[in-house]
Amino acid sequence: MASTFELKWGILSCGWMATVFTKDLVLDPAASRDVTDVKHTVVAAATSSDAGRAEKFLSDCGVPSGTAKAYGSYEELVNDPNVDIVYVATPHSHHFPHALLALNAGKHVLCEKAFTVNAEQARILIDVAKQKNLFLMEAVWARFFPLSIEVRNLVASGKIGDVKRVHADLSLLNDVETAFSPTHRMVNMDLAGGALLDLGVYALTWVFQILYHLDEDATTPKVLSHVQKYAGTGCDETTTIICQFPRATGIATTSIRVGGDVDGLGTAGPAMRIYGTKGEIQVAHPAWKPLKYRVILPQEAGGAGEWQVRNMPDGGWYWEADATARAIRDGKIECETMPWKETISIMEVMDEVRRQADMTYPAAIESTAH
Ligand SMILES: NC(=O)C1=CN([C@@H]2O[C@H](COP(=O)(O)OP(=O)(O)OC[C@H]3O[C@@H](n4cnc5c(N)ncnc54)[C@H](OP(=O)(O)O)[C@@H]3O)[C@@H](O)[C@H]2O)C=CC1
Ligand SMILES: O=C1OC[C@@H](O)[C@H](O)[C@H]1O
Repeated sequence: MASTFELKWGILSCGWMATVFTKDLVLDPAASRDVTDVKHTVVAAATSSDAGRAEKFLSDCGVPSGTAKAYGSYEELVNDPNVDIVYVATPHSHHFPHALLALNAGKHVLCEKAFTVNAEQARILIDVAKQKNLFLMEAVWARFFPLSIEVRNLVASGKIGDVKRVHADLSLLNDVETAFSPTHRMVNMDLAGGALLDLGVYALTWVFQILYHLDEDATTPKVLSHVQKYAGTGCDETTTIICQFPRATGIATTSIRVGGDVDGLGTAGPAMRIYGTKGEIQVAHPAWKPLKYRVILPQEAGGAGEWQVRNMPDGGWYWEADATARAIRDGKIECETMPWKETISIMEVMDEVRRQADMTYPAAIESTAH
């Protein structure tokens, strides 16, 4: 029987996202998802300043007592010789310095979305990973779901003909003024807040994982965009992006003010629509974790298919963790499901949207000094 590859994780920061990701890491891969070739061990976690909070985090996440170190600084975490890979789960504004810290300490890195604040920061991280021969990936979990793979395969099979247009939305109904204090990471410009980097990146993911792959020598699409700003902080609130690829058009929309699924029942219809010359694929809201899709063909070719439901127990972040482990096991420093070129291209699109809207983040977080 083939051996199981073990990947030892260090968790950098102990907030909401770090918690749900770590809870997925401690699940038994065989029992939770029938995976036996890789497994994950959480060997350390750190908060920025309080080892006691890291200790509580480990316990809350179900990491067996005494099996992981708790640190009160990120420096200690990245220098722990037992850690193979560092998972970065701080706000977008801090991904660049924290991923760099881990790479410079010789650790592989899985870094939350949005990968960085701007494309130049992404290029620098990738250059460092290449120089040091270390794995580096943007943690876009939505790409790794079985549902996403099925949809990409259906498109590649020609089932809906040549794809000419993709419309993808991730919009969440909020009374922004009361939902988020001005310091909250969703709206705080010091933390690269706003719809674009937090939610828009998912809409762009659906556009890109279909349209960027229609051409072998894909480059960043031309962009036409419009941004409505949140008066409270100046971040983007409702943003529309038209991406012009050589043979197709992507329309990505996002909002933290209006909703794409207002009643939570799907009444609004699918959040993602992939339009081909022979049919359409619809994928249900939310773009970050859709649980069903269907194919619609003309009546004479079969009409509308049943919704294909792909429920995901627990979080579902384990799929990207498994892909990370397999890549590292196989000596790869880049994962083909979330290639560096595509991360940079999506960052370039978001840079261009901000340029067109005259929207910059504070210089301290746009910085590329390293
Ligand atoms: N893939 C997914 O499904 C999701 C991804 N995310 C991504 O995860 C990241 C973190 O999101 P989330 O967990 O909600 O964020 P939190 O607001 O919970 O913050 C995460 C951690 O970042 C550190 N932090 C918080 N505020 C600041 C600050 N002002 N300055 C410096 N560090 C700070 C803290 O680290 P410490 O504990 O060390 O003090 C905190 O625990 C974001 O990039 C987000 O886009 C978020 C939700 C879902
Ligand atoms: O990635 C995310 O998915 C869930 C959202 O609530 C969150 O804001 C975002 O960061």
